[in-house]
Amino acid sequence: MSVKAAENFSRESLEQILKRRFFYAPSFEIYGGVSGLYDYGPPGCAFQANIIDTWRKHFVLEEDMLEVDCTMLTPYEVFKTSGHVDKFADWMCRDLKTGEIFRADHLVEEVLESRLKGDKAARGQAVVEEEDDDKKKRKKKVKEIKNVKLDDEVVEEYETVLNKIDGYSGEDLGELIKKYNIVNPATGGPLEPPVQFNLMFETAIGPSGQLKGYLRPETAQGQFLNFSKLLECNNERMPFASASIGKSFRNEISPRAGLLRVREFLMAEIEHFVDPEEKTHPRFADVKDTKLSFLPKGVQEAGSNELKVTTVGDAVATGMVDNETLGYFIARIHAFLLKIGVDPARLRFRQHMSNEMAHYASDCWDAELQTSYGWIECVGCADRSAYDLSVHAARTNEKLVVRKPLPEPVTVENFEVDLDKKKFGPKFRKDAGAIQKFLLERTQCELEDLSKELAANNKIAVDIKGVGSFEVESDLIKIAKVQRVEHVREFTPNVIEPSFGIGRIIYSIFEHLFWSRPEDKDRCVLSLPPLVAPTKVLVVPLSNHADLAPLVAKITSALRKEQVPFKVDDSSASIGKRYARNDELGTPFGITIDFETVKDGSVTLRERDSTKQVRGDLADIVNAIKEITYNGASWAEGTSKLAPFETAVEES
Ligand SMILES: Nc1ncnc2c1ncn2[C@@H]1O[C@H](COP(=O)(O)OP(=O)(O)OP(=O)(O)O)[C@@H](O)[C@H]1O
Repeated sequence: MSVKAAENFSRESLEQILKRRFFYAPSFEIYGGVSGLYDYGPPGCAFQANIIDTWRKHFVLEEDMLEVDCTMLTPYEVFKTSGHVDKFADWMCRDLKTGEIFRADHLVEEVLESRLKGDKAARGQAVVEEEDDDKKKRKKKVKEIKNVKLDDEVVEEYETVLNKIDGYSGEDLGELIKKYNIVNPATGGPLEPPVQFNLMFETAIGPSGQLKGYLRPETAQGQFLNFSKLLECNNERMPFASASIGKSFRNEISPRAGLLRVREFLMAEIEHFVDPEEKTHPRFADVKDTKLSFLPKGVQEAGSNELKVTTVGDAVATGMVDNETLGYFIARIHAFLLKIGVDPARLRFRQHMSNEMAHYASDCWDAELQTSYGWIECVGCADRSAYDLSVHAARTNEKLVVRKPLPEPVTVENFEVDLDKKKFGPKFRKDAGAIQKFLLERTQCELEDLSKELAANNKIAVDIKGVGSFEVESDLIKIAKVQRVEHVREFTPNVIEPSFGIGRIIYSIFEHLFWSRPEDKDRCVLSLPPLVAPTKVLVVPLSNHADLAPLVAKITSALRKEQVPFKVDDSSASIGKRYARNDELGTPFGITIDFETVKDGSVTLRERDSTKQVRGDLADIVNAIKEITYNGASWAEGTSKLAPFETAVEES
């Protein structure tokens, strides 16, 4: 299908159509709406369901993943352990006078971008100013946007800051705000230094209010907590992946840009559990020649955004991408995004910079899609190492490990602790359990030190935070090196996590596939791929003549039988108008019923993008639709046995 998007793209007309056709709309609109909350209407719902269906087939089915559906309500302890309670936060700054709150990195970004635009205008260069509803409202009040020419060095400095914007800490942002004299853009008033704001929605579970909980901000934790059961489902075999699709919640400081930053959204996440010593992937050879656009961290840290176009094989071989499994998923994400309509020229994989990446992660790449709002992270793909399973195991004392038989038994020598438990109880009473636990959890290095201390003093000193200080004498404890023959290796798997935000992908696809016909700019088309288009066929009787009605029933029953989603438009509007309405809805095919149909049962099939038509028997037409929609045939392949049809019916 030909796509003429981008060149003459107008966000305003796209947004109008998405609203008019009810792809999605603000929730609680008649109550005034709530920022960052959206409802999907019928075409939006069907589009989302088709994307999810494709995701399941592309990942869960193709890779034998184990899908789980875990609760959104999560107790405090889980997110305390995962680090979300302490660290899942963004930086915000407040205007004390007006009470307005800004997300610090977004504010710096917006102000510097607007100054750069002002500079361009002052230099007489063209500036593209897209208008969305949010922006129009804000712009009325904003004093910041002035056409002021900047020094060349300042322009360069601003561009460097913008390229590194995702990597700044709160302190860095505070300094940038001071350095560039950034104030409340609407009032010119000063701002407080940035402070952290936790993005999780807090709640209480149960009537007592005692059990504190959160609405999950990602689906991942449920998958980690069920690790042992999933490993058992997989017959204890590694590697394997779990997957989950469900709503997540984030109390974003400033929701904006429609579906791109919302407070409740659908995520599809994969946790691929892998042996840390074996991050190769058995199917890497299938994807190694895929050419992708990479934006490596070194390039960004040098203040540039120049892409490196190379194969996934090369990216892994040179160490740019940390390992084969991560490379494999990057290529599979790419294939999935293309399948559902993403424009490959507007997709890049951006590596997290060192100061942006979580401390435990060993590598992280975001699939970013270019939109009129800039490059947007739509899929994160991180190697999270053994972090999640390790912290949950430590907190719960559950062993979240894999036991792998060794090809040859090996002899290992380790320090071991031998406690005389009968004497421990009477000696330490209520503290006995805590002291035993403390001693049994020591690392090999710590045990070596303790064995030396025991040999020298005939006792060891034990300090346990929150419990007390104790002395354990040598009649209660022995620490010595012991040799054992091991037949299995026990390890905590590493996790590679591709994490998809479905709403962001949906909106970006709309932008990538929206265009207007050159002969009439008001005739807009959404070139959604047939596989994911909400409705596949529009059935259009040429007129309301009574002879055509039974044929509509016959055709719709044939489509229903074949489970091809369709809509009938038997309104009195012209054929051209009816097709135009459905071009906006992204419906790829139209079946026209005319008076020839009454005579010989033949119908015409119209293709949305080219408006080409073919004619044939109903059964052949339905077959062509199915081949193109579900089996990946092109229009030419799918309709090769049908006769081309020159229509006298006006398109416009
Ligand atoms: N507020 C949001 N609205 C819509 N989608 C979101 C939102 N936050 C995250 N996502 C989606 O979930 C995916 C995985 O979440 P992740 O935690 O990696 O995002 P993030 O790095 O916090 O995103 P950002 O930096 O843009 O806030 C993202 O790639 C994105 O598609």
